[in-house]
Amino acid sequence: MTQKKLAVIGGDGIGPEVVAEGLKVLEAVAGPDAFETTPYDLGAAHWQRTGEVLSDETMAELAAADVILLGAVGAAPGATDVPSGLLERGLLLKLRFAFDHYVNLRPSRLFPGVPTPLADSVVAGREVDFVVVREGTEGLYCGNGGTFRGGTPNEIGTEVSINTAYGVERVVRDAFERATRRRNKLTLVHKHNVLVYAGGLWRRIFESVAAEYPQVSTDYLHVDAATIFLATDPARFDVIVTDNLFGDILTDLAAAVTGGIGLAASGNINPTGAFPSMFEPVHGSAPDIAGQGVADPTATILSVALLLEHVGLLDEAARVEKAVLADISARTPGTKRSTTEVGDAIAAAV
Ligand SMILES: NC(=O)C1=CN([C@@H]2O[C@H](COP(=O)(O)OP(=O)(O)OC[C@H]3O[C@@H](n4cnc5c(N)ncnc54)[C@H](O)[C@@H]3O)[C@@H](O)[C@H]2O)C=CC1
Ligand SMILES: CC(C)CC(=O)C(=O)O
Ligand SMILES: [Mg+2]
Repeated sequence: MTQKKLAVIGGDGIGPEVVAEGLKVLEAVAGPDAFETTPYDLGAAHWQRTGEVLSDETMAELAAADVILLGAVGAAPGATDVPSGLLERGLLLKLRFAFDHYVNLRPSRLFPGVPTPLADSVVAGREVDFVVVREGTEGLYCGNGGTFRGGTPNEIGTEVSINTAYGVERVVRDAFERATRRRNKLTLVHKHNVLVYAGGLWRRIFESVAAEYPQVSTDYLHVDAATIFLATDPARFDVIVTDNLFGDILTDLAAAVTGGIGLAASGNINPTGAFPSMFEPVHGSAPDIAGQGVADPTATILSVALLLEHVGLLDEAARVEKAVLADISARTPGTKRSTTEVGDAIAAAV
């Protein structure tokens, strides 16, 4: 296989810590020459030093990569030295939008032996293994809003969700295709009882595409009810398709019920291949544990497995998954291992 160009953005907080372990496993499984790795120093510290979040020049370099691995960006939720949203919007969402990552793929699987808050009766004898296909380029994350009458008692803040027929149809089609490669079940999650315009568009497109996939059984849940079933009957799900914000929220919940946010992987995919896809853990920069060497790198390592699969290294991807599964099953509840210990163990096992 020809060498792939891999751009690496560690980012903020635990981002660089978990990415280091992801790269360790990548090299262990694929060898030192499979990827030409270029690190990019981006995030809060870079902005503080240079006043720049993401230059056009860096953007052009990233666009020329085959694939991107990202840790996380963003400051502590209460921080005042970095404006809220500066890095999330100016870096992370900029990459997702510019590289047209319209499929934000977030698999969730309850691995054997993993502690879960789910009741025994919910999981006993049932497999929890589903994937959320979250729309990644539209919805409420477009930045379509503003503040009016700022500084007055009558201030108004707006944030308008953008949903295009083009954008909804392509992600819904992707979800149907994925369902056919899995257990042929697809659930649309929205809130069309209240968000009648956006929800109505999603529903109509979903129903019209469904007619082309008679083998896929479909259902619909309002997002509030979906949270109930994620906690009480997650085994009912195979593929879920939903919008950008609902998908963001549902996948943190999905992570929490399937072993925790430290295990949740994701891919921001541009299925056309016109731009590099980007792989990252679902979690953020976790400022509360940054610098302590205790972050779980498993989510990043599983994101590396998704990356390998994306570039066609299927055997390597399967080996990473298998090594993670073995590592997770061998974990003793209550025993803590450092970030590097987990990375070392998985790298040794691949
Ligand atoms: N993709 C990205 O770059 C994302 C960035 N963020 C940003 O990250 C910052 C922190 O956001 P939060 O809302 O606190 O979410 P978060 O996901 O960073 O942390 C939530 C909780 O999960 C824990 N946690 C997260 N990853 C972990 C891991 N690998 N191992 C063990 N524990 C882990 C944290 O310690 C914290 O208690 C914010 O600036 C936010 O905007 C948040 C989500 C995604
Ligand atoms: C930080 C946000 C832009 C996104 C987020 O929380 C996510 O993609 O999971
Ligand atoms: Mg999130």
